[in-house]
Amino acid sequence: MLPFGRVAIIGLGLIGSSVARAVRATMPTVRLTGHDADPAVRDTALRIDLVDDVAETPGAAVIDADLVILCVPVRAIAAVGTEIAPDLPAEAVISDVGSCKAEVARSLAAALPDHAIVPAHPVAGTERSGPEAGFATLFRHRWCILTPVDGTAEPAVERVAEFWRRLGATVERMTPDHHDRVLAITSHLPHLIAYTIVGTASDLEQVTESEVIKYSAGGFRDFTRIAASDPTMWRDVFLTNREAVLEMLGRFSEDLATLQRAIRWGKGDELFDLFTRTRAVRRSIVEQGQDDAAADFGRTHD
Ligand SMILES: NC(=O)C1=CN([C@@H]2O[C@H](COP(=O)(O)OP(=O)(O)OC[C@H]3O[C@@H](n4cnc5c(N)ncnc54)[C@H](O)[C@@H]3O)[C@@H](O)[C@H]2O)C=CC1
Ligand SMILES: O=C(O)C(=O)Cc1ccc(O)cc1
Repeated sequence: MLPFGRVAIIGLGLIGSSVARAVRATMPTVRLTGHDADPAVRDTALRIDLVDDVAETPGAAVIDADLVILCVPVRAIAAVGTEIAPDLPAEAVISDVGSCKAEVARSLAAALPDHAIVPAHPVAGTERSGPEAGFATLFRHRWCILTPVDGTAEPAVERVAEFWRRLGATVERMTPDHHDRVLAITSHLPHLIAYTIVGTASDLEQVTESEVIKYSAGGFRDFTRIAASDPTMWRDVFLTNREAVLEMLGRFSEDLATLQRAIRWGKGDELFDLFTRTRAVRRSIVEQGQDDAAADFGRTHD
């Protein structure tokens, strides 16, 4: 049996539109409604036939939903919760896809105290945004982390888990705080580093007159992809997951200073030992089939 029959998606960008496409592909009988605050996005959603109904207001989108998924930037999630509250059916389950969870879960629970809330984070995405950037296989062979708080009705959690499994994801559960510390180091800090290095190189460009672009090698190009990620989304992630990001940034800065000293004092052994350890990390990821190439292969070839 399908976990949900009437799904409302608020926010029809990369992730919202990917959820819509994946639902259409894997659960075609589900009735899909959608809403986006941006009228141009609503027009695009209509033109590309993303959902069965594009609603003019968030309330109209959720009025007979049994699952509502909030796919908006994290600092907009609680406000949307407040907006939909008067129109939400009592038995509807509320979820989201935000990249950080503790603050979002707290504010969403405050906005909707009488509803089952099952926060989720599909750890899958790209640097692109908007309704036309989404694709149905985005979540296949990817993790989706659920962070329900103690006391959430277990059947609601299990239905959301089954929903994501049907979209192809592997579901894990974590506490919101643990999620935010893990993602701070594995996702948020790497984005911050990419934004920094591309910003520094772009400042240097005035000095070197475009040699930065001309000779950009593979490593720098990879950073530019990440640094092209949506500014609104990432501003919200850093301001919301502030504590965990600052903690990881502190550790990172210390380790960077250690490397700086090793280079200054010619400590080749220290550099060699670190680079050997990090190479082993990469090799173990590849062996577990979790590198992007392997996951992309899985998404396009099975
Ligand atoms: N981009 C990525 O790779 C991933 C993003 N996420 C999370 O997914 C969420 C959405 O991100 P994307 O889809 O990438 O962004 P996006 O920029 O592609 O789409 C967000 C959409 O939300 C709409 N929106 C903003 N405020 C709204 C409001 N108050 N009411 C209704 N619509 C509103 C925007 O108009 C936009 O169309 C974010 O919380 C992000 O942290 C999670 C996993 C991966
Ligand atoms: O594009 C990339 O490399 C990503 O890292 C995508 C991504 C961005 C944010 C998330 O919360 C999860 C995945």
